[in-house]
Amino acid sequence: MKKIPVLLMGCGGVGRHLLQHIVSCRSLHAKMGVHIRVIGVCDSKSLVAPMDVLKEELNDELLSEVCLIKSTGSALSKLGALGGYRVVHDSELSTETEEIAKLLGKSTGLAVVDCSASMETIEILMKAVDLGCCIVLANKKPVTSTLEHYDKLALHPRFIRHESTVGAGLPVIASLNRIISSGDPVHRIVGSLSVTLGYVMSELEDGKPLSQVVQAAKKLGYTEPDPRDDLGGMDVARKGLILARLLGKRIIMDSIKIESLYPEEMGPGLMSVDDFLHNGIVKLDQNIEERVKKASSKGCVLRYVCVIEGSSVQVGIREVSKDSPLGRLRGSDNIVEIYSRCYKEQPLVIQGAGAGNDTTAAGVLADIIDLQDLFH
Ligand SMILES: NC(=O)C1=CN([C@@H]2O[C@H](COP(=O)(O)OP(=O)(O)OC[C@H]3O[C@@H](n4cnc5c(N)ncnc54)[C@H](OP(=O)(O)O)[C@@H]3O)[C@@H](O)[C@H]2O)C=CC1
Ligand SMILES: N[C@@H](CC=O)C(=O)O
Repeated sequence: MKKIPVLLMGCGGVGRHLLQHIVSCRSLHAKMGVHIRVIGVCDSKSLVAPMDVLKEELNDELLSEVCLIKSTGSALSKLGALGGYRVVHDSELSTETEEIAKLLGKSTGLAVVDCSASMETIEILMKAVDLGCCIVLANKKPVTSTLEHYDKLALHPRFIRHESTVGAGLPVIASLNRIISSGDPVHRIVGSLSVTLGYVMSELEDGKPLSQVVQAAKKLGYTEPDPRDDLGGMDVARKGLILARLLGKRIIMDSIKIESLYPEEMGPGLMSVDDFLHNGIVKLDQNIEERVKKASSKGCVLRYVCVIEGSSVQVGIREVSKDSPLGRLRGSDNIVEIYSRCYKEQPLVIQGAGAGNDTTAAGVLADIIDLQDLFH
């Protein structure tokens, strides 16, 4: 049986679903001759690991307990007394993670899986790469950081998987990589890459207020932990940057033109998430309602679109025909159109659910399984 040791950073909606998928796929994976050995789970403050990461793993009972604890909003450190594991806190967290990566990285292989939404994991990921580990990301921040960070993470392309960073479970990156490696030059990518904004725009068409629709999107698990990451266009810009960098474009976030749906005075430094959701966003209802009506009078709908062409990436609201593929998009679907030499007149189109904890975690799991040939 091929064993894939996994260290999971981040145990929120996506991380918990990942652990649940790992447990529920045990017999499927056994038939495939693979076993995922979870040797560590971290939240923002603690790491839970077996006493001996070389020989032991966190068993399925403990993983279910971890999911239960985290779903109530408690810290990992509140884990009950099932025994057979240790909990490491705060200042020791990164040292211990590095130790684990040293022990397992080059000897048996280790997949360090980032399901956090944090910038702080970048440092650990950099070290993990140096120590021969594989990296799997749902977190977009490490691959949209500086070019220096990106170059290091992407140094061994077979050792990094981040399909879920764009389109969750959709095979956007896999498809793009196949086109790139066949030497087919990609000229243009156009897409609706945000489930939150896709959902918001299609619900606005039905006359619902922005404030109500954003609350619903948050409850459905579509938004980032801070929905302003979605509404400000930053989440789409990150996805655009990831795709552009895959195409070999040496660009940074600052060079992307981003249209925000909220004004600067409602930004994260000036308003808490709760205040924004309960008091700030209602002030935006009227303006967007007027834009929707104006577009409708021309037979159009509003869509938040990402366009990658030449060395430019632009993200913002566009009026598109109701009858176009973008205009027909509903609910939680993303759509990505890739134009290349082979897909010149008719683009390659990838469409389907582009977010949600279940789908995103499924994408992460498929990435982990895809690493199996790199492990003993
Ligand atoms: N939901 C979706 O549809 C999609 C999500 N993604 C990405 O998946 C990631 C996870 O999203 P989601 O699960 O919704 O986020 P959550 O906010 O629900 O969970 C984030 C988790 O990360 C933990 N965390 C924070 N900082 C650190 C750190 N430094 N080290 C380790 N763990 C840390 C948090 O700990 P604590 O519990 O202590 O706060 C929490 O457990 C995000 O980057 C998101 O962009 C990508 C595609 C789709
Ligand atoms: N918040 C994101 C989730 C996936 O990346 C979105 O709305 O698309």
